[in-house]
Amino acid sequence: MTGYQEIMSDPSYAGQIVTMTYTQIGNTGINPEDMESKQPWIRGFVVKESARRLSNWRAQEDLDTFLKRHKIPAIEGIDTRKLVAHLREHGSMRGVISHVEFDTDTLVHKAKAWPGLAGMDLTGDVTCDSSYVWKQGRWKLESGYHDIDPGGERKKVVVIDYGVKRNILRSLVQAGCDLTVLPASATAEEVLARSPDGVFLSNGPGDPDAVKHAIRAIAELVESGKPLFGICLGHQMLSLALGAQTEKMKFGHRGGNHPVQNLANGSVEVTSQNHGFMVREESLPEAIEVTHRSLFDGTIEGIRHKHAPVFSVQHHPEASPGPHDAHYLFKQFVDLMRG
Ligand SMILES: NC(=O)CC[C@H](N)C(=O)O
Repeated sequence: MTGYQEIMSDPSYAGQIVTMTYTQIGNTGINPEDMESKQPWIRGFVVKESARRLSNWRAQEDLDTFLKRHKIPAIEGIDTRKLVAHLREHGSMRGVISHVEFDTDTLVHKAKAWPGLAGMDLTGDVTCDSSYVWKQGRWKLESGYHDIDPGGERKKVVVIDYGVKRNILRSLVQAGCDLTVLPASATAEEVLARSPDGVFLSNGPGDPDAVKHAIRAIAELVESGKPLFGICLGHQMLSLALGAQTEKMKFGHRGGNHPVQNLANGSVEVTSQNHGFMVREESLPEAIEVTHRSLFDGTIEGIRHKHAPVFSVQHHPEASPGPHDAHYLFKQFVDLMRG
């Protein structure tokens, strides 16, 4: 019911049409604080019913106006649960939304002509233009968002922005990091020139295996011995840099209710997820240990290097659609830099 704004503005969704299963979307409207980046990145939006009336004290705009303002095609009146059951059965597939062309054969042809996400590097489309410093911490009911006073012992972290979500930056700041964000094209040399205590590899859109320059840079960063933490695309590209392989899933993991087991202590964390690619377990080199596993389909949700200060997760510990079970991972990164 909530979270649609964070989904639309998550750069990892670039190039994708998103369909929601909750029956009515738009009830809490749109507000500037909930944007996960500067703009929505989805290519299309499918809902059962768009809320005609919004009701939330933070709302400044309704969903319809927001989508029109950003020129994002959307459609309502679709039986979205039936559509999702179809995708679950047959796998995620290309789609088309049209308000000008109504000939089905032509539309199917158009959808098929799209090359698909496999092999696509979209990080260059969504990353920042130049480096910047980020100081904002997590949202508080009394004060909203504000910059955190950098007192106490803080760790210097370079974030490589492959399409970073703002709440990841906020979570790192809150955990005790001073952040410099670099564009996706950053080389290992450029990162190390900032003498960071650690490097964070962000989430992002497209096929991890297509982002060759980043995989190269990450491999060099592992060599350098700096602590590394990766989320989602960052996790996939780190795995590739360590010698593993990735593949496109039949259908991805999306939404805010995925149970993941922490294999170190057996506990189950309810996590947010958004990925359509995954790391192939059979391809993991000896030096890599699986730390987290999906209880839905058994796929890898986290890894760590046995001999280097390097770890990553496939899910989104920064997301807060309810459970905060995985927030501890940001502290774990800071502890790794301290250790
Ligand atoms: N959220 C992400 O970083 C997504 C990673 C990658 N683009 C995938 O779909 O699997």
